[in-house]
Amino acid sequence: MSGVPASEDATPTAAAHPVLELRGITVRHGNVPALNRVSAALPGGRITCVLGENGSGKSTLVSVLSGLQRYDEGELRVDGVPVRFRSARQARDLGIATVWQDLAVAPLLSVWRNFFLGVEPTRGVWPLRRLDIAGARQTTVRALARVGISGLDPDQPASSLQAGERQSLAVARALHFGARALVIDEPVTPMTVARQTLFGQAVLAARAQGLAVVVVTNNPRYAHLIGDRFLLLAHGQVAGSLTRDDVDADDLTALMAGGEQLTTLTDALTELHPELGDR
Ligand SMILES: Nc1ncnc2c1ncn2[C@@H]1O[C@H](COP(=O)(O)OP(=O)(O)OP(=O)(O)O)[C@@H](O)[C@H]1O
Repeated sequence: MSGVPASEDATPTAAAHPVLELRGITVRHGNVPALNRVSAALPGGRITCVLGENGSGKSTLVSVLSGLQRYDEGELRVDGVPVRFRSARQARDLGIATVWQDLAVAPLLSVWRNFFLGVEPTRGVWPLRRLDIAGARQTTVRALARVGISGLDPDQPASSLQAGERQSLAVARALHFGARALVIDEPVTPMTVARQTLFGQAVLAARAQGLAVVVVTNNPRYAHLIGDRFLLLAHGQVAGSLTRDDVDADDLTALMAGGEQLTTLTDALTELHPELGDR
């Protein structure tokens, strides 16, 4: 897998508006803000990695982008147009595809059936309309090839897919059905280097197609390998917004490690001196 990002000039969508934009998004759970006035532009043809330690708000950000989480303040824009999702379906219909951490497939169904789940292609006219199985198989194989997976039998059960392959299947699906943004919550299942490479290929394929790719991770080395831009979250706030030109992998690692140390220090101090937490 190549870790070299496309040059800035190669942006397929150097449009006036980023594909996705957060403006001052705040999400509160009771009095505690999970996200606190978060602003970020997520442009097409770029991989933006969202980094932050546990509890920094990464999952909440994914939920906002995918239409699952309402926000209390702020604005979400798609192509510069303010939107207010009331369901995950609305986000999907606007071309925002999410690859969840614990991505589910229907295990007993074949790979191609999973690919087309809910959108099965048909041939002929009702009442003669029937599932175009040969076409569906062929499309699945082609779509998988686009994200770097070859030699997979479309008839094999989805349960036989490994971590990484499932995620790649989800990316292939998003590309095939015309997604414009891809939001990926880093898989929790440990992947072998080979699977990670495979999934990385799928992510790079999505960038090459001009999608705005958002990868949520707490692995700064992996982020630096694939990312063009880095959004650092700490305590629900943007702690840094950097590009590949600003930082190397060591800088990112140090920033993350620094964040963890700072949190440990903050927690220890506020336990001893509760008044510090009110400032
Ligand atoms: N439904 C909820 N009710 C109350 N508090 C919540 C809820 N969801 C999240 N939080 C809190 O909001 C903050 C941000 O959580 P979030 O899950 O977005 O962080 P994260 O960076 O994704 O963490 P992790 O890496 O552990 O998943 C945390 O302090 C968390 O405890």
